[in-house]
Amino acid sequence: MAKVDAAAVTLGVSGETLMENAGAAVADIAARRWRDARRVLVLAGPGNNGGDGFVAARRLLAAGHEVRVALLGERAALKGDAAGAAARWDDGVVEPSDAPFDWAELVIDALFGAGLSRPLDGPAAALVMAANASGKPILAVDVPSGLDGASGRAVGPCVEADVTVTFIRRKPGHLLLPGRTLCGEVVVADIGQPDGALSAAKVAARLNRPELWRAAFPEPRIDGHKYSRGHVAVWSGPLLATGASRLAATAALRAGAGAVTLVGPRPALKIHAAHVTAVMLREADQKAGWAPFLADRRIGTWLFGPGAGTDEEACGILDQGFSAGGRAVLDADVFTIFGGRPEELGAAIEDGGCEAVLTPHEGEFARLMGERMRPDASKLERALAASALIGATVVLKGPDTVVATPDGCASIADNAPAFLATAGAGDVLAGICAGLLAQGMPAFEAASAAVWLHGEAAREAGRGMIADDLPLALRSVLGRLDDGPS
Ligand SMILES: NC(=O)C1=CN([C@@H]2O[C@H](COP(=O)(O)OP(=O)(O)OC[C@H]3O[C@@H](n4cnc5c(N)ncnc54)[C@H](O)[C@@H]3O)[C@@H](O)[C@H]2O)[C@@H](O)CC1
Ligand SMILES: [K+]
Repeated sequence: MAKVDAAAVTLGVSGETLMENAGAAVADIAARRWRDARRVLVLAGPGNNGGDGFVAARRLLAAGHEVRVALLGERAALKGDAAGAAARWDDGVVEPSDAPFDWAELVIDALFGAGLSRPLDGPAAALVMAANASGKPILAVDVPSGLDGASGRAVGPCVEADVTVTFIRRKPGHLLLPGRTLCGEVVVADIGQPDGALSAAKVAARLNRPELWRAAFPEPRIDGHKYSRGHVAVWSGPLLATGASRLAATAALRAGAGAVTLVGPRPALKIHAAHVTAVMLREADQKAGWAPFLADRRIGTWLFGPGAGTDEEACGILDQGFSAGGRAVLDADVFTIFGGRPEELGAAIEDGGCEAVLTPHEGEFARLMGERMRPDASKLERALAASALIGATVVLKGPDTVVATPDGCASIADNAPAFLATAGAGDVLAGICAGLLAQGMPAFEAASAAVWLHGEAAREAGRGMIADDLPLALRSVLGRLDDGPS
């Protein structure tokens, strides 16, 4: 954002104007969201975030509110645009220790924004803790103070906001946990930045919404047939572990793959046969495994991992997948098989000429990556680093699922309900992803769409849902996708 701000200035919009617009947006949202709040306490910090606070204070006062400003640091020490904004605040300021929380009906947190450079301590930490303890509604400017907007981390004390007003675009920290829960509702305000200013910055990640991938979403063609809509082969778990692969296979079919086949040993197929109808079954020869089946040229996509096991036989089947090439979704037991050996997983994918999507949750990710990640790396950075290292699209699952590609594209999802964290849900996600890949959707778009659809299907199924409910719930989600803007 510093680059965008600098570009805006070069393009003729001054920092002062940007700050005035930022403060105005804060004042406007404060007045609209808390109509009955007459007494507003602004907590202003030593940088430009504090400058936004002074602008908001002046505007709220002019609109008839009673306003007090508690300033962290010396008024004379303010610099640049913040000094200018403070100079246009005609009233005095109070010491942080005298901040009148009891008096206030609304607290505006303008202590620290993008310039936070270390965990809060001393008077800043005390002020943040007092704000949280006050029980008063808090409107945060840009990010709740104490939150790192790039990572979503709060190492020290952090404001717990009800609403956060940020400028121009969301930052990763508004979406990644715990940041998302500390922000409350996030409102994005334009501050009059010129059009060209945004191109000064590299986009770190995009919010996972249909707009991101809708144009690449497969549309069934009237002259198509089931094989032109893609055929997914799913490796079945053994006799007593068939559920996971069956969930994945069913989900792949619901996601629109033309055909899905569960491949595995006969005893396991007998269990599947009692459950599935549209999903096909194919026995894997004890010696030849599923290699002959994958060699069938109509099978472009295979899925391995859910319930697969980690024994020698499972490893052999996985190797056969790599050798077959094509598009692969790798989940669950793959991350145990390649635990601590991500480079070897990358080599296997590359040697096979596969295009792979990996779908680990945090535990599986840690198992796979071993000690390779910087301990302070954000979830976004970790997913991107793993993706680049392995040469595959990585779906790092959780309430803030990140999809990352080796060339640096990323999406962050925020639509999964808490109750989606349930047994088997991950298998369904892997299946949806395979179903979309089989239809030719590019990996980043397919993975991002799968994550979003999965979250929406859970919302659709509602509380009390189990993984078995998700594939069916996809029907209405997909139906709505057809109605919405493309
Ligand atoms: N032109 C711009 O750059 C614009 C910036 N805007 C606002 O400016 C903010 C960024 O301003 P700044 O870059 O000045 O940064 P901040 O205002 O977030 O904070 C920087 C100040 O805090 C101090 N500081 C950092 N971490 C600290 C800690 N842990 N304990 C104590 N002091 C600490 C720094 O020494 C510096 O004085 C944005 O978040 C946004 O609110 C908006 O006004 C829009 C325009
Ligand atoms: K803030």
